[in-house]
Amino acid sequence: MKTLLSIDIGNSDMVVGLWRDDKIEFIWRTPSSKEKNAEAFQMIFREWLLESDIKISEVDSISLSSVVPELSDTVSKAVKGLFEINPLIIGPDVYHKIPISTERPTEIGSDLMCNALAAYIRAGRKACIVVDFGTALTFTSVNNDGSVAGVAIAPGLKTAIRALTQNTAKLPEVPLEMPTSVLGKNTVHAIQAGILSGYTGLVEKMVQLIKEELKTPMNVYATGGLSSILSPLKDSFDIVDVNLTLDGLRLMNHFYEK
Ligand SMILES: Nc1ncnc2c1ncn2[C@@H]1O[C@H](COP(=O)(O)OP(=O)(O)O)[C@@H](O)[C@H]1O
Ligand SMILES: CC(C)(COP(=O)(O)O)[C@@H](O)C(=O)NCCC(=O)O
Ligand SMILES: [K+]
Repeated sequence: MKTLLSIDIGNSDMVVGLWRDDKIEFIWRTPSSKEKNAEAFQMIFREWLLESDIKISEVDSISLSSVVPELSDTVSKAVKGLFEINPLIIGPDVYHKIPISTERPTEIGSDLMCNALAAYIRAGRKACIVVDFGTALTFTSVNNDGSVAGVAIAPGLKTAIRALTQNTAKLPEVPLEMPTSVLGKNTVHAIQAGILSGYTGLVEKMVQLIKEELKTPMNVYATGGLSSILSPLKDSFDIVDVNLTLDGLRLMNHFYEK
């Protein structure tokens, strides 16, 4: 049995999964705050392991994706020190080992490459789309041959609401709840209608346009912390899996070591 730690540093949270072979056993989450140093991250890892009754020596390998450059070295240093393992840092040096290819390896987020890999394998190496509801709302499309067809990026749900609050005098931050009507009768409902109902349409339209442009059947997968908020979309996705990026990290390690 092999124990792997997969670390996904996103713009909101660092999410860590502990895998035993291909089963995820623990998932931990902490804010991606740039104020934390390596020692602070080590403390967090120690606490997670302690509460889950895992020994440091049980971990065999680590894979790490970061789309927050300020945290990449800090977390890498933290895990090297704590586990005495060199993490596999997901980036262009790894991509030639996996069944996913991309024309601009330095530009695409490593989390999106993890998403693409996990989705492509689940789709039985067929064309697919991953919709990631994170800080950003991203659409990553993969062709039948495993090449990334393209990415679309929009503000994530919380990011869109925050942008409204920050750029207006009178709009409050509202809960991410689907309204029952698009005719808001108060400010909170009006914002919920514009963002949540509006984004439902955005996602449907994007998936439709991608399929029209690529002219091939595509499975559609949803991931990201906010992937279940837009409830009318649940039948639009073949799978909703908040751990898809972590699965991609596990697969990155699998293909790299093969
Ligand atoms: N299990 C969860 N419980 C509560 N909030 C969550 C959970 N997962 C994610 N979120 C929230 O969803 C948002 C997006 O998270 P995530 O997909 O991890 O974004 P990113 O990858 O950009 O860091 C964040 O605001 C996060 O706090
Ligand atoms: C698009 C992203 C901001 C998404 O990050 P997240 O929402 O997961 O925090 C990230 O993948 C990124 O910085 N990408 C680089 C640009 C690109 O992928 O084309
Ligand atoms: K993410």
